[in-house]
Amino acid sequence: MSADNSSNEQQKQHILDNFIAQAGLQSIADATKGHKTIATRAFKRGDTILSIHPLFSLPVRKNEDRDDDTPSDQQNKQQQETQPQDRCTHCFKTLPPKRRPRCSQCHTALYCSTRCLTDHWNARHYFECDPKNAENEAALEKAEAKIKPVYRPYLRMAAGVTRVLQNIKKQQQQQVPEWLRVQALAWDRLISHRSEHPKYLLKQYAEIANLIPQTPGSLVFLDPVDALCRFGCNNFAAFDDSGDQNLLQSTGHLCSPLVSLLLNHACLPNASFVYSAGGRQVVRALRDIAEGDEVTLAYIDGLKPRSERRKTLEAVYFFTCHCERCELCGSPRARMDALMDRSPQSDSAAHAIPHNLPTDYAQPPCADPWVTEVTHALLTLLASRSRHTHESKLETQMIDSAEPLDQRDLSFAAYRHWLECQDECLERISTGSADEDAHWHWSYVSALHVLAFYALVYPPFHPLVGRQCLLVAQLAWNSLQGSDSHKVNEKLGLSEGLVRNLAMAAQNVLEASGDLEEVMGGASATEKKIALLLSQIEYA
Ligand SMILES: C[S@@+](CC[C@H](N)C(=O)[O-])C[C@H]1O[C@@H](n2cnc3c(N)ncnc32)[C@H](O)[C@@H]1O
Repeated sequence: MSADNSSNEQQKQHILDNFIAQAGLQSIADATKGHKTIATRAFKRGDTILSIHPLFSLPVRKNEDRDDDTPSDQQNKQQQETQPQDRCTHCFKTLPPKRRPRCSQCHTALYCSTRCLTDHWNARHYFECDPKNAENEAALEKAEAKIKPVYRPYLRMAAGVTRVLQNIKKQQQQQVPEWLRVQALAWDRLISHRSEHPKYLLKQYAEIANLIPQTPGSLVFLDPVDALCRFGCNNFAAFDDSGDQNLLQSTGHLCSPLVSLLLNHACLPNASFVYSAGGRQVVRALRDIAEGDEVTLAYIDGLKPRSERRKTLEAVYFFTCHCERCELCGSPRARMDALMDRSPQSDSAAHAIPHNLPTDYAQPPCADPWVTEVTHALLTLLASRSRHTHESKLETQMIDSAEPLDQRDLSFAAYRHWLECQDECLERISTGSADEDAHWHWSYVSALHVLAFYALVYPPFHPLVGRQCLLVAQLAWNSLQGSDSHKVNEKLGLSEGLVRNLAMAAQNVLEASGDLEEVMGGASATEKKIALLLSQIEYA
């Protein structure tokens, strides 16, 4: 490396280090993880650690999760059809059927409101917008139709990130905002794990890479396969905490290299992020973090059993997790993992399932009194946690004592049961075929079980808890509405558990997103009713 290059590199590293230091963080080399980030000051639970706009983001489109290997003719036909954008480019909420403001420069970015259009422009769209984008959009759609839906976001991300990086290069340095420069510098430093990728995936990426020249701005990516590998193991899924219908599905893709570069994974992380209404990725402390502690995020759903977590982390992020939770052996936490483990080799799983567990879902699970009892106990626990309580009694007991808790075992079984039924259940919820009273009711009960588990694993303001609370509240609302809409308030008054759920939903949504009104802005009439109810409930 020439002296010039080396001093240039040092200068870039200096900019990056300074930005990170301002956040109270330091990135240091680590023998197994590459780098890790430690806190240089203490953070209180709930504190914002980082708040930054992503380098580029994309709302999800329908069918993007489809990865069929041998599609039928019908599926093949559907796969070929690219899906129109149906979520706001900025906040990822579902677009309203009419009045969808469009960027007047590129004519392709669609928004749910003029406010989102303005906010997006002011925050970063002016940097990624390309007046030639209408032509490029057509090229992208043509290219997209040739690849599996699951890889389409990669192509769009590649095109979008390329555009931003090119525009940064064209500008005078001082015209590029600091956060954007930092995101671009972090992009250069992202790990790609290219040599560890399986052949089939590299082949897929090579096919996508061949399509990139047909799409805008291919010049910056001298090595597009490497860039696609980086997307694969560094991107974030943004989840909906807005009250939209698909509460358990991701609503957008975020390319936010700084956050990727800084935060390693842990199965019981001390930080989490939300994609906030202002279009920022906001990382917050989930627990008190002491000076010198490593700051971590969960890359995957921490409720999954250890075997599934490891499988996903190895397949997508190319490492075997040895975090504290994965390593604890014989502890109640490990026992919890074993109980939730659905692999046939797990002998502890077999005896954890009580024989009276309902196996036929046509039977509402709440017909079993123990299910209701356990759920109630856990929800009481969740409700009793205040913002300032570090950990619940039960959670502490679980971690500290080797004493088995009967109730817990039962509810693990209920969770396992829910896992087995969740696809069917979610399909009913999302397709609206849960409109019969009974369906809403047992969808509600099932969602309660999941909530109970989230309550054990996550602190109350974790976005996953918030989302699940809201889902529970919506299902409860639908279930009540279906039965007797005139007496809803009376029923709410009678059903303490439900009032608690609603209160928790409000509290969680507020804590995760700040402003209920804003969160509920694009919501349906039913959701607005829920929001109204939520705002009237006094928290215990
Ligand atoms: C998003 S990057 C995080 C930044 C990365 N540590 C670096 O130095 O560039 C994700 C990669 O970090 C490494 N990593 C993250 N968490 C880890 C963990 N708990 N144990 C081992 N490696 C980890 C893996 O290589 C993973 O693919």
